[in-house]
Amino acid sequence: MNTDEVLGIFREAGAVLEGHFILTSGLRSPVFLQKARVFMHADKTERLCSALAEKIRKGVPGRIDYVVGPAIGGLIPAYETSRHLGAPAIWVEREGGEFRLRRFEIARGSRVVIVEDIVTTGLSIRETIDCLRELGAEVVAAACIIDRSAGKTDVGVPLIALAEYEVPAYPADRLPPELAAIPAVKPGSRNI
Ligand SMILES: O=P(O)(O)OC[C@H]1O[C@H](OP(=O)(O)OP(=O)(O)O)[C@H](O)[C@@H]1O
Ligand SMILES: O=C(O)c1cc(=O)[nH]c(=O)[nH]1
Ligand SMILES: [Mg+2]
Repeated sequence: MNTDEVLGIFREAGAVLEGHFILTSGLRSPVFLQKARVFMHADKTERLCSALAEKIRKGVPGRIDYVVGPAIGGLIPAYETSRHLGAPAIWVEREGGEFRLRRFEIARGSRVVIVEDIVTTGLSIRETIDCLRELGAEVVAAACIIDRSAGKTDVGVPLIALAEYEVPAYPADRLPPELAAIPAVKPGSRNI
């Protein structure tokens, strides 16, 4: 599946929003990919995640013990991708602001692949890697449906993106005037 097909699915679902958005990194953007509007459709989610699983299989030699989704956005794509990889899906969720594997135990040395929805700065993936490494897991790769950095983000492990789509994002104190003129909204769950 190529980038146009992935973006086509997002557009068809009404998931490409325009306005003034506060991203999880604190950056501001005129575009927000509201993945929940895609993941509400099982058929669209299956098409995306089966293609992502195929890309992961090609890029990750050897065993995958767990697929890990960072909640909330990573929950559904990690679950659906895990189905196609034949490995169980677990998740990290925030407790006091930090990602933790609250509901599961994994053996040290477990080989895990992180599956995210969207990557902008890679901050959420790096936080997930820190949490998993503290538990002794080996993060063999990270994957996402759309990489908004278009390959510029370095998360310290191979990042397998189903699509790369570069979208502008600005520090809050360096907004272009057209963005500053629109009230900002924060759709994600960090700090809630
Ligand atoms: O690469 P980054 O700069 O970390 O941005 C991408 C992250 O932002 C979103 O999560 P968010 O924290 O907004 O909450 P959500 O998962 O509940 O949507 C998205 O699900 C990714 O996890
Ligand atoms: O960077 C983010 O927080 C982000 C961007 C985006 O387009 N979609 C999303 O869910 N999060
Ligand atoms: Mg998220």
